[in-house]
Amino acid sequence: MSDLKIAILGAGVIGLTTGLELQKEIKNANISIIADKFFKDTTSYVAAGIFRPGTSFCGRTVDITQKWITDSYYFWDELRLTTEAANAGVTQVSGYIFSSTTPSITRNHYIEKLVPIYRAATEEELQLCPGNWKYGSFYTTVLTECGLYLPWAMKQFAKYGGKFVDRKLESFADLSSEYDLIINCTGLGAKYLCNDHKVAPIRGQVFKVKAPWIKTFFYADYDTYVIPGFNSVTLGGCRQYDSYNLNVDKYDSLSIKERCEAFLPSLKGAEVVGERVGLRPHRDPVRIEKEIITVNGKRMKIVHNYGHGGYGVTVAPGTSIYAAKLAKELLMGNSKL
Ligand SMILES: Cc1cc2nc3c(=O)[nH]c(=O)nc-3n(C[C@H](O)[C@H](O)[C@H](O)COP(=O)(O)OP(=O)(O)OC[C@H]3O[C@@H](n4cnc5c(N)ncnc54)[C@H](O)[C@@H]3O)c2cc1C
Repeated sequence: MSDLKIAILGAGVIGLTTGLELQKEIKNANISIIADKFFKDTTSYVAAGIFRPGTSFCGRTVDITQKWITDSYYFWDELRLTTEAANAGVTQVSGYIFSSTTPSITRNHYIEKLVPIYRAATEEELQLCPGNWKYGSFYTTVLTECGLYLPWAMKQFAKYGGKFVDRKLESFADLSSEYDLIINCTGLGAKYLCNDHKVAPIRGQVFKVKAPWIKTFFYADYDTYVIPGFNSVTLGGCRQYDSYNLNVDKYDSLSIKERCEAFLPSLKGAEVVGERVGLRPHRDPVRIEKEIITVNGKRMKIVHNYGHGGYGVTVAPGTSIYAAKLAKELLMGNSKL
């Protein structure tokens, strides 16, 4: 080990994936992940984990955004083909997106040439579920279940010498003299840590049910979705901008249940194994960039990697690869590297 010290702030899917990428990019550094919430207490744990970048997701340019998405897809798909896939919670899934009103639902310029199958739904397929479905697409993609991926990534990070610190930071000044570089993967926490008013929560709520007969994912109008995972099926959902409510809302529960069961009647009576709420850390554009700040007369090197909104699991690898490269650039010239 060199005496180069790096802190990654955040232990959600972004912080952990950045940790793994940084271990590949910068050998022999002392890397710690510092966070006040781990595993089940993170937003990442709530995600259904489907690889589906929204067409509104964006970085600074279309080209860089497409690169992050492409790198991410290959990262997940390659992991899926290893013997670690089940431990890491990565699998392949296929399914439908239907809409009664929105023709553009059939296209997703980010992934239609990336995933193995992406096509318009046939007339017959539009009749699969009750409802007046006029438009739709069918595609095959990957799914990463964070209930499995987060502990797997923590174990991998520790295996290669990474350390974890349970600590809440009030400001970057808390760390100023301890680390050569900080990577900020604090999601919604960046709103306060960076005083960044572009960051806002988009609240989501889901059911987890036992319904092993559901093998295909479905999306429909009003943020309705049914997504089979490893141990349960996720039923959603909602997108409530600027809501900080982390409690299960009974009216959301009723609405989600009614919409999902109307869409897929076979879900009626499925055993409910949990209800979860998460605040998607939205920022337009997502912030992945270098910054050097001065704190108490000392220069601090920071790479920001936050604001992935509803697509953090999807793009965690690509954005983390990019953040790790920026970290290396910032450390160029550091004699400890
Ligand atoms: C209902 C729902 C469904 C979703 N489904 C999908 C999906 O299917 N596909 C997809 O790609 N995405 C999905 N998402 C989005 C995804 O969950 C997020 O984009 C992702 O979890 C963001 O990860 P993160 O690591 O940035 O944030 P988090 O998981 O919230 O982690 C933030 C970390 O930063 C730490 N932190 C913050 N502030 C501080 C501080 N001051 N001091 C110390 N530590 C701090 C926290 O403790 C935590 O460890 C969904 C989200 C929700 C809510």
